Amino acid sequence: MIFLGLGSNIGNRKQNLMRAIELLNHHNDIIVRQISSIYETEPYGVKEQDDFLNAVIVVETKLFPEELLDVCLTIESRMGRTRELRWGPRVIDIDLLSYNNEAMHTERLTLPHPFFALRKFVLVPMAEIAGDFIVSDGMTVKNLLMQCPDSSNVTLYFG
Ligand SMILES: Nc1ncnc2c1ncn2[C@@H]1O[C@H](COP(=O)(O)OP(=O)(O)OP(=O)(O)O)[C@@H](O)[C@H]1O
Ligand SMILES: Nc1nc2c(c(=O)[nH]1)N=C(CO)CN2
Repeated sequence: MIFLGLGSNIGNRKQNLMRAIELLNHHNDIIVRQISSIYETEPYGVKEQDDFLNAVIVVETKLFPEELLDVCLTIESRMGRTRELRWGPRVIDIDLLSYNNEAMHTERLTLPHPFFALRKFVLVPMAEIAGDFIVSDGMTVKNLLMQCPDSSNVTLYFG
């Protein structure tokens, strides 16, 4: 399974997430298979910024990981994202969380995403759609969430 994490904390956050999902699904080589609920989440890392909306989706694609990354980066820039502060505010962020559990490390791409197991804003939506999915060493997404040291607030968003 291929998981993407989406986040936004600038502008119409929900519309930004929906637009990114629509653009991904419109790509000829990508099918969006599952979409989690949207969660409102406290900023992780750099705290002095507005709350995020986050979601996780499952996609099906024959694109290689770096090709999929390129599509994500292109969508980010089409949506007006400029490269700013690391862990700072953004219109849209699309992360490759896991690509069929493959491990790789290049200058441009690390898989699985290096921090996903430490972030509740990723694990809560991921557990909603694939809680029993085994990530590594027999650990499921639910297991990771139970062990996750992140105590920040993650709540379902009804806006
Ligand atoms: N698994 C991955 N998913 C997305 N980008 C990745 C991944 N691994 C490495 N990168 C690289 O990270 C670069 C910077 O990403 P970005 O600006 O979104 O970082 P960030 O969101 O501030 O921090 P973080 O990566 O901790 O979420 C991307 O241009 C990409 O080349
Ligand atoms: N809650 C939350 N915090 C973040 C997020 C995010 O998507 N959600 N993205 C960041 C940049 O990687 C930094 N901090």
